[in-house]
Amino acid sequence: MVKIRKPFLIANWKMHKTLGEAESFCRDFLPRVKDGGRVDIAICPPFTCLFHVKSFLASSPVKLGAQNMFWEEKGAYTGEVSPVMLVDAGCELVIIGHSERRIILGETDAMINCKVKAALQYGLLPVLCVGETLKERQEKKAKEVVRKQLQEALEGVEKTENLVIAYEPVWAIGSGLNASPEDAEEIASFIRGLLADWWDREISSRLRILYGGSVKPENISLFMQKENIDGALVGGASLDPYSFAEIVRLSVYA
Ligand SMILES: O=C[C@H](O)COP(=O)(O)O
Repeated sequence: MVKIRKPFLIANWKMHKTLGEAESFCRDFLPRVKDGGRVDIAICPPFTCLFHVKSFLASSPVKLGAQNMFWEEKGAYTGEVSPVMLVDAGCELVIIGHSERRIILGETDAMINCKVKAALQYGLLPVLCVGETLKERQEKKAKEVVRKQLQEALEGVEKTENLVIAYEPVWAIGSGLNASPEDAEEIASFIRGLLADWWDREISSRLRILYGGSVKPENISLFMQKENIDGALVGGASLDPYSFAEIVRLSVYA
């Protein structure tokens, strides 16, 4: 199958890696992904490693991303990091609305909406995460949940191609239990349909929709073979440079 959309593989390191560990990853990983022509790759380290990792990416096709941000430019927001600071550190993208932030840190759809708007305003590519819990899936509410999350996150957002959606069923994250490629494709196709209805079919057909949840070298090809899945947001398996490089390689040839 020939897809018009370029695969996008994003490493989300979550709260892992010191400066030394990040450096060691870059030294092992970057020589393995020199050809950036056929795939987009990004690494999202913790805030403390952003600037250091950027110094290794200078001559590589790999983009730098952050895992979160606040929506204001500056001010009395102790502990927060602004979009301007992320751009200053060399970021091109930012993960927004990850389920760990929604569930553990109480992030709401309204906050996520502010973050999506701020990312777009400051020239960062938002990687908007949506996905249902196990209970919601068992109650057959997955589509309803994803629709609500998307609708509220995109409230008042002008139609744009500068957006990536990551479908991450909560029960598949870090559990070793990935969604079946068929289930992931069903939701990815549903998301594309919603965006076609809300914005337009042309833009929707160009937006990249990623799958996330226990992606590893053993299963990436199965997801990439699906029509509406354009890449992956990878947690655990992105911590190892060889494993993430293999995921990148296999995503191109699926
Ligand atoms: O952001 C990444 C996702 O939460 C997936 O994490 P995981 O690959 O460890 O399941």
